[in-house]
This record gives sequence, C-alpha cells and structure tokens, in this order.
Amino acid sequence: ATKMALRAGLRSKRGLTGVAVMRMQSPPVNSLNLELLTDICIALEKLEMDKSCRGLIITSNQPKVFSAGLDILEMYGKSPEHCGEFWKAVQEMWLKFYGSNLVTIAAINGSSPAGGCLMAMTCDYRIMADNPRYSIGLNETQLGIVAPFWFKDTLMNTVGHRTTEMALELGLLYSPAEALKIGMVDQLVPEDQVLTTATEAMTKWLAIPDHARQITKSMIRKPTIDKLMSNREDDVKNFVKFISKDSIQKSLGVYLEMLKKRKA
Ligand SMILES: CCCCC/C=C\C/C=C\CC/C=C/CC(=O)SCCNC(=O)CCNC(=O)[C@H](O)C(C)(C)COP(=O)(O)OP(=O)(O)OC[C@H]1O[C@@H](n2cnc3c(N)ncnc32)[C@H](O)[C@@H]1OP(=O)(O)O
Repeated sequence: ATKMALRAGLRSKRGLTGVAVMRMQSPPVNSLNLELLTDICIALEKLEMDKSCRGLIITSNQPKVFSAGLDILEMYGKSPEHCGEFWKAVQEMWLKFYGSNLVTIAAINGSSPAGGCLMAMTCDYRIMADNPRYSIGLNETQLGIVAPFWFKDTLMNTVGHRTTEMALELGLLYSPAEALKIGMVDQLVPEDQVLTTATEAMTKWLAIPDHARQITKSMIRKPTIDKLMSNREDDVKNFVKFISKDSIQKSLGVYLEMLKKRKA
C-alpha cells in the first residue's frame, strides 16, 4: 500500500492496488468550504493523471457525518465576489467527480444532506451505513434555497423523475432504508463494514476493462455535464444574484440559528 498525504482537511491513501481512499476530515461535520473543495479537486486531478490509479473510494473521517453539505458560512454574509468564487469551486467539484474516468465509490458512513448527498450521487456506486439515525437527501428547500438545475439533474438521473419532484420540492431527507428503496444509495451495510464493502464492490467494478467502462460512463453522463459546461458563467451569476437577496440571507441566518439551538 502506498500512502499519499494531502493538504489540511483531507487524507488519501492507497489500500487496494490502484485504488485511492480519500477521507474527508474537516471537523466538525466536513462541511464543504472553499478550502476542502479545493483540496478535493486537486487530489482528484492528481489521481486522474496517475496511470496506476483506477478507482477512488471517498469516505469520512468524522464521526456520524459523511458531509454536512456546502458550508453555509461560505454563502452567509459574504461578498458577491466571494460567493462567486465559492460557487465556481462547487461546480468544479461536481464536474470533476461526475465526469471522472476513475471508478468512484462513496462509502457513506454518516449523514449526508444537500451538497454531501450531491457529492455521493456523482459517484458510480454508493454504500451507506444502515444506522437509522443517519439521513441523506437534497434538503435545500427546507433552508429556503433552491437546488440548481445540475443538482436536480444528478438526482433525476439517479432516482427518476417523479421521485425527484417529491424529493426536491419537499426537501426530503431519507433514512438509509428509504434511500435504498428509492435508489439513492445502492447498498446498506453495518457501519463497521462500509469501507470493506466498498473495497469488495470496487474489485467487481475493476474487473471491467477501463476503456469500455469509461466510454459507457461518458456516453451516459456527457449530456448532463455539457449542460453545465455551456452555462457555467450564467449559473455563477444566477447563484450570486439568488444568494445575495435579503430574503435568502435571512433564511440562511434563521437556519444557522436553528442548527445552533438544536445543539443546545
Ligand atoms: C429561480 C432561481 C434559482 C436560482 C438557483 C441558483 C442557485 C442555487 C442557489 C442556492 C443553492 C445552494 C445550495 C446549497 C446546498 C447545500 O449543501 S446547503 C447546506 C445544507 N446542509 C444542511 O442542511 C446540513 C445542516 N447540518 C446538519 O443537519 C447537522 O449538522 C448534521 C450534518 C446532521 C450533523 O449533526 P451533528 O449533531 O453531528 O452536528 P451539529 O448539527 O451539532 O453541527 C456541528 C456544527 O457544525 C455546524 N454546521 C452543520 N452543518 C453546517 C453547514 N452545512 N455549514 C456550516 N456549518 C454547519 C453547526 O452549526 C454546528 O456549529 P456550532 O454550533 O458552531 O458548533
């Protein structure tokens, strides 16, 4: 096994031959801030260029949480310039993962709301801990915000049209059992077996010749990727305009307060 140290917030190491394990470790809840997103993108870019690497398992080093989604503090009370930079990094993460040539498996060992769910859905296969206390889904509307079209497309490509309508409009967070039922995740296992099961699943995916799998993946995902690629700048503008509205800032503030009160 080769070890690969990455910058703060992220550790990645090789276990299975040709397979990297990326462990998000940005306490307390792996919320996706600019720094973590950048680290993840750089790490994935390096792995993508490394000819000896064929697969990536992404998981969390934080207890109980895979990722709390986008860091709300990157969108609350920040300048339009900062929000724009942040959104570009979110786009970049999605484009890199959804279009990755590697076999990507999400080992979801905790809750994974919103952007955390999005990140998991960009992977080829999802294994989640069967703990009923965990939840996963795109809950944006519950925060008073709107998931952009490429979040919606990723969900629709994963669970279908009708389930997406319900999931997105109601901002539903699903238990692992519910997520399995609608196809948001592919497999549930006891918490201590998430990573070993991901490794076993990887072996199966790696049995397929890379070129055939990669061309097939690209054929399926390219139209969705092209849609964002040809609208990237407008998407950033829309985001900045939307998130800068007083009413949206107010909703985010209320939500942050709720998170803090819930803790107390
Ligand atoms: C027509 C026009 C359309 C235009 C559309 C254009 C653009 C689209 C616009 C906007 C889209 C923006 C998309 C956003 C997607 C997102 O990802 S938003 C983030 C959503 N995330 C959540 O709702 C998760 C919130 N967190 C939790 O539910 C829980 O924290 C948890 C993950 C289940 C873990 O629970 P646990 O009990 O272990 O931890 P705590 O709740 O105590 O949290 C610890 C600590 O961390 C803070 N925190 C939690 N989550 C976040 C977060 N996402 N960002 C920032 N901070 C977070 C929490 O407040 C605690 O802080 P402390 O009290 O200071 O310790």
